[in-house]
Amino acid sequence: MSSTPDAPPAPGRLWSVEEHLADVLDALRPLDPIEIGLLDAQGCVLTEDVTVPAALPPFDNSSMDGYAVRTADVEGASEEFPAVLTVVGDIAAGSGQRVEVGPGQAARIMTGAPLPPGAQAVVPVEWTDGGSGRGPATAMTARAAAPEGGGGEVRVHRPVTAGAHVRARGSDVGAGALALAAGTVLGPPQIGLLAAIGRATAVVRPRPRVVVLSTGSELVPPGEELAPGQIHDSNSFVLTACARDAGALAYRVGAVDDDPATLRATLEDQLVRADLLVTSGGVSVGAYDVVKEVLSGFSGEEGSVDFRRLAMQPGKPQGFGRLGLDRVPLLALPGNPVSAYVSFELFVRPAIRALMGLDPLDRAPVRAVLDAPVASSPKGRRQFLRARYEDGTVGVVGGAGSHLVKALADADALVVVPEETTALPAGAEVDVIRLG
Ligand SMILES: Nc1nc2c(c(=O)[nH]1)N[C@H]1C(S)=C(S)[C@@H](COP(=O)(O)OP(=O)(O)OC[C@H]3O[C@@H](n4cnc5c(N)ncnc54)[C@H](O)[C@@H]3O)O[C@H]1N2
Ligand code: MOO
Repeated sequence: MSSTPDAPPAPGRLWSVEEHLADVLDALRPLDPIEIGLLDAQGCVLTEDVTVPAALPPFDNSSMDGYAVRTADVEGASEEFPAVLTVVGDIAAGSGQRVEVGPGQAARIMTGAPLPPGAQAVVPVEWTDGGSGRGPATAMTARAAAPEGGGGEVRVHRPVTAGAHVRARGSDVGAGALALAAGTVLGPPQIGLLAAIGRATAVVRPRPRVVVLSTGSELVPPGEELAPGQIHDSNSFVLTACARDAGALAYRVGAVDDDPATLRATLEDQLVRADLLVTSGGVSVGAYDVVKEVLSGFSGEEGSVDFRRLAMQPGKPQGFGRLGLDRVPLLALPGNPVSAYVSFELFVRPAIRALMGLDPLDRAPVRAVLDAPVASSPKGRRQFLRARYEDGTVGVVGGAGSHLVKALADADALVVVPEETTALPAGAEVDVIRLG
């Protein structure tokens, strides 16, 4: 998937996979940025530089449950000769109340609580008697069970140096520093950082709204009984799931009958909520292939869609164009279930990523060794065989038929058989596209 064609293929000639993909991507621009809530921004590209408004952490705080002390008071302390300090209070995380630690004093302090004035370090509770007078403690007693724990005396069994068990203000990141640069993809840690610095929203390229509609009068939604000649609509489900997986906000429209007026009306209805339309079925040469029939007739303000044949199997018949005044891109995929799926992965996934401002091609093929021969592959068409990949070896599952949804569900990869290759021996090295 590397070369970019200068001009579309001559009429009648098969388009290569690269030519079709380049035609689609050339027509797409990333969506305009919007400001959205952090969790809605997950997986999106940030379009602003975000700076840190206030230091993180915002104050010196304890990294351990223990006692805030003055280092001079615990110098030389040991279990045999503990430093005995007067406990002047409790400091819980979140408490704004500040006790001051004077000479000979300690404050019981919890992880995350602000270091009190006067103290220079924290002694973990395990290095003290926890105020019990009975040797090393393993934990503090819960405040509810022993409210007196914030008073009395504590025996400290080890010395600490200044700053021990203290997380200094700004030690994570300083005020004014760059938190995240424009162009960053917001994964969970980046969303966490934005929240930590107090940002509730981010300016990002939004997820494209992708409307998926399948076509075919034979289609019945899953859950309903089949009459003779009918089948369940699986494409609208797999394509909607694929669109979500690629990062889109996907809307599944139920199957549309093979009726030109219905299809036209449905497309017009759906245009208003779509950044990208995906259809399945109705693009080959049959008498009821209404997607091709209706969309081939579009012109002027309606937009236009070009139908072409690709040098690939499955996925030969494809349509691409733009609809309506807003020129919403539309990819018309073939109806055979495997063809629709493979076409999505090769063309629609990159299109969604391009609209999000992401690198369109995130799945560079890996090289793998075939575990068994491929007996035949159509000359002049790049074949994508369903397969399972493990540790550099790949095995084809099921046949080449583009109706084989069980084998597709068993697969986790596609073996790429080049256009001019008509058979491959076991042990041959092939390109593999890993799925999921
Ligand atoms: N004479 C020719 N016939 C066909 C050619 C050709 O070149 N000459 N190409 C074949 C190829 S390759 C493909 S791929 C298909 C594409 O056909 P369409 O895009 O027009 O798809 P349909 O005819 O609507 O459906 C094909 C097949 O898939 C089933 N289907 C459709 N939609 C769904 C769905 N949502 N869920 C499950 N299954 C679906 C449909 O029932 C058909 O069996 O054309 C070949 N024919
Ligand atoms: O090319 Mo069709 O997409 O083989 O089944």
